[in-house]
Amino acid sequence: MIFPTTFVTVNKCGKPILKLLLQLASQIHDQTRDFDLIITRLDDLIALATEKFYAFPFKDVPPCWRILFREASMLRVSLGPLQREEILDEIVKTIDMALIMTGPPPSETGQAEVETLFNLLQDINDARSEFEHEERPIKRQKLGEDTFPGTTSFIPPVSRPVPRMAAPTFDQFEKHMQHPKDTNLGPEPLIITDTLNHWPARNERPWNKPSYLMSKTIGGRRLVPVELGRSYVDEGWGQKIIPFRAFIRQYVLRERDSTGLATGYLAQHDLFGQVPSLRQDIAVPDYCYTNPPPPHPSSPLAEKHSKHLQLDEPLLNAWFGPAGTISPLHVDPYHNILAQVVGKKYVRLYAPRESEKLYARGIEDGGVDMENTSALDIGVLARWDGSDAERLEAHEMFPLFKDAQYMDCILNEGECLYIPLGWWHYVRSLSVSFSTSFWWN
Ligand SMILES: O=C(O)CCC(=O)C(=O)O
Ligand SMILES: [Fe+2]
Repeated sequence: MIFPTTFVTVNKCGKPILKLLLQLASQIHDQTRDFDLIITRLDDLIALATEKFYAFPFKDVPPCWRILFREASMLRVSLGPLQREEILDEIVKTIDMALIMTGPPPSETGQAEVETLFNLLQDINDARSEFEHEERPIKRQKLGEDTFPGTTSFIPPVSRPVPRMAAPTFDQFEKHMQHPKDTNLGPEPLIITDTLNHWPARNERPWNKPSYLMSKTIGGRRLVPVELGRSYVDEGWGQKIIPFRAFIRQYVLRERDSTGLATGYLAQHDLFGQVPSLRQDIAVPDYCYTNPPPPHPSSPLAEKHSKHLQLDEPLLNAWFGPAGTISPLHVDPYHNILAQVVGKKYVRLYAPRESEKLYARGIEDGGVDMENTSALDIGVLARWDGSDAERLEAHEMFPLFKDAQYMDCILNEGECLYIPLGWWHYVRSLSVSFSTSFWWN
């Protein structure tokens, strides 16, 4: 079904395009339709919309082309017989591409339709796996028992540890935020232990098993956006959208044929909006419903934050990747509970009042706003990465950095880190790692 708001938007692509879309939509249920011709025409529309994704920076792609892409893709999948393997691949790919490029359908009915369709595809996949299970029991059993390798990479020393507290109550946590030790500093970071023990993701729905994650993503067919390269500020950094199965095999498990591949990181992605069954494996910590104090005045994002970006509900993101992923030093306009579900990470944190010494990037070539990201490479400055020459050069370029005070920690599996709004953070995974962040304000 096509909604009236869709007409209005798609009309901006041009009347003939809207007319063609409506014609195709009406022919779908017509028994005498020319199946191949409808498919060809829908593919034409999808190709036309796809061109626009390359013609503009992603955020500037006009809504009419995004909506055209989504509607044509949805019609395209509603035509397919769902039983054949390659068709299953193709359908999942088409809808996921539309979801990732254009966001979830705007109406609740639209969202419910997409969810029903994915549930159906999941059932078809599960029925097939059952059959394969009878055919090839050994292989399946082996996969089911595997967990991600526990190997860790180099572990940076911790010099100014973030304090730990075991499962504080809501009131204790609110007190930590509202009444900091140093009132000039505002709330400080805190590691919260023992609150994730009952999450299904750490028990009967284990995120540390590749086979479990595959089973929830239609056999690993669901598409995910992956950041490629050491860190998003490095040259040659890029992004691609690939099936979850390929991401796990090539970038997380680094199975054969993966040598030479860059580090891949499924970073800051609303995986739980996209795959609701994974959302059921976790819970928003109660701490995200406490009332935070107003932002610290020296926070670069304080002003921005107080005017815009008010959230009604916590914002969830998935961060999943191998050892060695790096999120460069940056600051977010939210308070954050970063929950470590699988593996461990090193995190270094700088208070808002250190901002002057951290060299925010500002607006870069091409108008990209990098105000929330530091020009510093903590790995190089701390001697963990790069050469001595690079480190000396960095210290020369950023002379104030040596006086910046920080806190740091190893965030272990099952722990949460509270990152107060305005605190700069650098995050480095030390093993295969799956974290979820909960941003709120
Ligand atoms: O875990 C990471 O790599 C970065 C997490 C982060 O920056 C955040 O949750 O705001
Ligand atoms: Fe962040």
